[in-house]
Amino acid sequence: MLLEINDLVVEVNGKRILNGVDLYIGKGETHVLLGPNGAGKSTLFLTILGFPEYKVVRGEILFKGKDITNLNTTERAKMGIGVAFQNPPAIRGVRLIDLLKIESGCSLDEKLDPKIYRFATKLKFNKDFLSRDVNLGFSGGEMKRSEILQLLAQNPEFIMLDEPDSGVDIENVEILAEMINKLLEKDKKPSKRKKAGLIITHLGYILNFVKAEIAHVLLDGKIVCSGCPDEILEDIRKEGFEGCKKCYET
Ligand SMILES: Nc1ncnc2c1ncn2[C@@H]1O[C@H](COP(=O)(O)OP(=O)(O)OP(=O)(O)O)[C@@H](O)[C@H]1O
Repeated sequence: MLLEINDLVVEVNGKRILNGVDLYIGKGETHVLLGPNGAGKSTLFLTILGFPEYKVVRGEILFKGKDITNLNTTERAKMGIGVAFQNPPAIRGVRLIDLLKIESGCSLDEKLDPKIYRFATKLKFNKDFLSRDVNLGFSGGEMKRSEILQLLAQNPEFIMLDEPDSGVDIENVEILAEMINKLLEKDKKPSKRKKAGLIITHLGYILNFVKAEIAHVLLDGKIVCSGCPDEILEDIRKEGFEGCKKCYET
């Protein structure tokens, strides 16, 4: 198992947000996290990343068999956990190219790996763009592509994507999806893949391009249903999350 979460209870500012989450993700798997606004999806991501304001009051998170519940975010990132944020912050004074160098493990006076330049070109970024401050004045689509480029530079084993397709036009979704498939090693046979992913999506559009094996529905901080993404999405489209709630309660 690459990621194992047992009975995770999390509070933010004294408010309970996650209420006993169990989640198991093996190498080669891509999982989807569905749930209404405010269910706790981003909270789960930020807790897996180890953001200090997300207090684990019960349960544990294991990554590659090691208990990481008390590790800080840098240690977790070094172990191979990466994320593309829904709304990443602008970082004035830090150029994207320098962040990419750090994320790919080289020093600022070294040249950026030509492979990362090739990924940047694929994602429609030129050298001038890479010299801009991170996310400062980036369009919504540029921000999403920049997040994926940073993940390609970091090359993590476990990849979390928070709504990678929201606000992205069709042409750019296809480019993003191609790079996400690369990150998740979808070109390899499942048994040969070393990576895994967890994708938050509201409408499931990205799943037309990035195949996922399992979807989970998070309601009020608890996973209430897991199964085939297409089937679960179809039910949600028909009956909304109210349908999930009723199904769970009966
Ligand atoms: N730092 C914080 N301080 C206070 N409340 C917070 C904080 N972070 C999250 N919350 C609350 O936790 C709840 C879950 O938020 P979260 O962002 O995890 O939901 P979500 O499922 O990702 O929602 P969405 O689909 O709208 O992005 C919300 O009620 C939110 O206001």
